[in-house]
Amino acid sequence: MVSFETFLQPNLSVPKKSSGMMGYDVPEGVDIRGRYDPEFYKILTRDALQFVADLQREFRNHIKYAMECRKEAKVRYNNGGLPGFDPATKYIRDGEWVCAPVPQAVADRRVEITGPVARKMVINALNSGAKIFMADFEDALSPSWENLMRGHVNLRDAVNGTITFHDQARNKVYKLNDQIAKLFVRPRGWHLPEAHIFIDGEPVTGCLVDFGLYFFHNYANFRKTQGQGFGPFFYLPKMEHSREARIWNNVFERAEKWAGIEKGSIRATVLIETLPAVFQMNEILYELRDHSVGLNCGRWDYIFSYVKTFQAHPDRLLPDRVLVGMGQHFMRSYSDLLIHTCHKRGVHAMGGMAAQIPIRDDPAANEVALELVRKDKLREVMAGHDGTWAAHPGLIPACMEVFTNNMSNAPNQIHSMKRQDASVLVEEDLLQRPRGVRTMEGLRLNTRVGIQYLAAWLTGAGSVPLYNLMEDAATAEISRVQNWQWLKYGVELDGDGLGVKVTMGLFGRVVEEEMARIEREVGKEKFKKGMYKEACKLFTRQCTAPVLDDFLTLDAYNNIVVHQPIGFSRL
Ligand SMILES: CC(=O)SCCNC(=O)CCNC(=O)[C@H](O)C(C)(C)COP(=O)(O)OP(=O)(O)OC[C@H]1O[C@@H](n2cnc3c(N)ncnc32)[C@H](O)[C@@H]1OP(=O)(O)O
Ligand SMILES: O=CC(=O)O
Ligand SMILES: [Mg+2]
Repeated sequence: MVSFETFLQPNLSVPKKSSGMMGYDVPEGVDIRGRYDPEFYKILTRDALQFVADLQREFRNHIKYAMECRKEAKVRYNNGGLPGFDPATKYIRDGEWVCAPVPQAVADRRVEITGPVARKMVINALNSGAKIFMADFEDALSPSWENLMRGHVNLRDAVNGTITFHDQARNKVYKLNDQIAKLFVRPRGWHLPEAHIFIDGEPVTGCLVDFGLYFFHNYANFRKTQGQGFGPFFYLPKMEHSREARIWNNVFERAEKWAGIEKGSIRATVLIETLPAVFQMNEILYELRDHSVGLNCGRWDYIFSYVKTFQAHPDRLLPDRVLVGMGQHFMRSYSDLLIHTCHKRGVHAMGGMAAQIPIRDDPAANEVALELVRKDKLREVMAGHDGTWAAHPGLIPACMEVFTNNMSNAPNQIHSMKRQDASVLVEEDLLQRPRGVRTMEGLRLNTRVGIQYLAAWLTGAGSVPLYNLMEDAATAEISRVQNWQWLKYGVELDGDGLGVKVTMGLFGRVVEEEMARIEREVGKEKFKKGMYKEACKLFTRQCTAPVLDDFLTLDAYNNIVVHQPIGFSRL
């Protein structure tokens, strides 16, 4: 029987090219519901789709199980439990194993630029002078069908070396320099579906599409031109447990076998950006020991995860977002233990992202921002990190200088900075409550940043400059969950000295006033044309939900799914 939903969302995939109709040539059980485009057709080939479908079929139950385990862990934390080291895997933490040697091609990772997979950004990032470019399908990308598919076209052309871009307005042509950064690709997290591709009647797992299509089209060229026989290289986000790393390891082995390349060719750096994962760093490296090139301090998602993990612990509320920096004991402990763990296992310990970006129209403010970045990078290199992230090409020289001047001409500090002192860090260090005050301005800033970020995301921009800082999905999550937490527990804004409590009434007024401020700041015309009202509705709903949503972007995703020829999918 044909369901009403099917009637609303016609399945447009045309299985046979020979039918003469325009459509994708899909293998059995695969259904493309995204727009047809001749360029996308070259990415969504029958063989590439078969490769993705095989991955989905082999791993979907493992992924579902891992997501169920996340839910179980959440129930434990919500019942008062704390994350901690697992006694069952003590033998891994205490063992004397190391990861496979780091390939020469990625030994030096002093500065890595990150950015979405938009065409001009890809060229600029590869030309930026950074050692690595992390091309992002995750925090920095709004995963619309257009963004994703164009992203794959862009990466294919980048790996081929043929990528160009003509900026018509400025009559400027972009192309690759002779010397370019090495490419890493960050697929989405395990939790996100890709609703434009169905396999056996279900939306496929988003990260298997991101990984699968990129690997399928690029592994051979990449290994020849960039990886010196290794690769492709990946960043893996938002994992909570080593069982999730084991799935990635199995995906890599499956892909290597399919391609007929040696086990250990693919390499990946895992972001430690959830609180539960900090207790699993050895275990994660162990699972990926043939494929690892280190761990990275994904500080923004980590802060988000601290709130999420402790959503039912009113004794662990965050102070203002701007006060939760790397100087907080729990954050410093996380970075120190990550460095110790990585270097003990012979791989890179990467630093994270300072949110400052260049401020073009105010040289004094620009210098202050640059100084903050330098300070953050100095802390990282002195602590023992082997490299760091930059959000903008304008920050690369400063970051490079700090790392180069403090690493004694070596490509990394893996063997020189063991940080044995960090081996004594215990659970209390990693969970210590952040210190600081809560203010009305903190509540206001969360609200206007959260709404403006979502408004951009809904119109296709996954990373944006707001108030001279880089904002992306991870930083916006902090704004959302912090508002939710303050509302849920009716916290007192103790930094203002007025004893004001956060209530629904207060929040409602703040939302109205901040919307008015946004309108003044962006101008009436842009405000009317933009998605600010929709963003406000979504953000407000999430901040006031009785039960905290796991991810801002899961809910928001329903608004950017466009099935052909019309209509929206609701998952
Ligand atoms: C928490 C995390 O996950 S962090 C990692 C994910 N987040 C990111 O990757 C954010 C990356 N950064 C960005 O997206 C951008 O820098 C933004 C949105 C913050 C600011 O971008 P813009 O407003 O375009 O910056 P601005 O106007 O100063 O850009 C100047 C030039 O630098 C380029 N540029 C800026 N950032 C980048 C970047 N990350 N990569 C490549 N090029 C960049 C712009 O394309 C522009 O190029 P052009 O002069 O040829 O036109
Ligand atoms: O992905 C990085 C983060 O800080 O989050
Ligand atoms: Mg992140």
